[in-house]
Amino acid sequence: MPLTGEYKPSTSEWARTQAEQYEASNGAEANELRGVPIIVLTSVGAKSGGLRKTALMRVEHEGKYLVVASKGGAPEAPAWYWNVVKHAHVELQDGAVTRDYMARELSGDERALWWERAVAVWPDYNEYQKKTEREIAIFVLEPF
Ligand SMILES: C[C@H](OP(=O)(O)OC[C@@H](O)[C@@H](O)[C@@H](O)Cn1c2nc(=O)[nH]c(=O)c-2cc2ccc(O)cc21)C(=O)N[C@@H](CCC(=O)N[C@@H](CCC(=O)O)C(=O)O)C(=O)O
Repeated sequence: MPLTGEYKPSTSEWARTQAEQYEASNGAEANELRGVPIIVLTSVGAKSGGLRKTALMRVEHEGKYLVVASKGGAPEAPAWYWNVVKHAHVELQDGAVTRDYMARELSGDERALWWERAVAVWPDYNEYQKKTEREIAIFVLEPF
């Protein structure tokens, strides 16, 4: 059941452009960051209720995805983090395929396992974690 609602573009020009170009090209363009594949997450705004589209690194394992609320190691979590906390039903576009997922925030051993998978794709996540006091939140997205 696809998400419904009004699309609300990001205020970040860089991120908005990448998400919109990726979506418009069915994942054929704007689909990498420094040669590493990305995906686009659609979440429901925690305050606005609008649809937010966010480009994120592609971390996938056996049909499940991981999204990492790193925001480059900024002190505060990205806004989309609060969306996913409030509305676990998200959509993820990987290339030309968009599917529904339920997001679940990870902790403990499961978090450690998935964190390693994320760092294997994008080693900078370790650098981001060193830059901030907050433990960078990660969610596993499971198809339903
Ligand atoms: C710029 C800001 O975006 P943000 O949700 O804070 O997310 C910041 C970044 O994570 C986001 O720009 C990512 O796309 C950056 N980014 C990555 N960010 C990551 O955190 N992790 C990644 O792996 C990642 C990879 C990546 C790859 C390519 C690329 O182009 C960008 C990448 C934004 O859009 N703010 C909106 C509000 C967004 C929002 O969702 N608001 C909610 C309220 C949220 C709340 O309750 O606070 C609502 O609509 O109700 C605004 O200012 O209007």
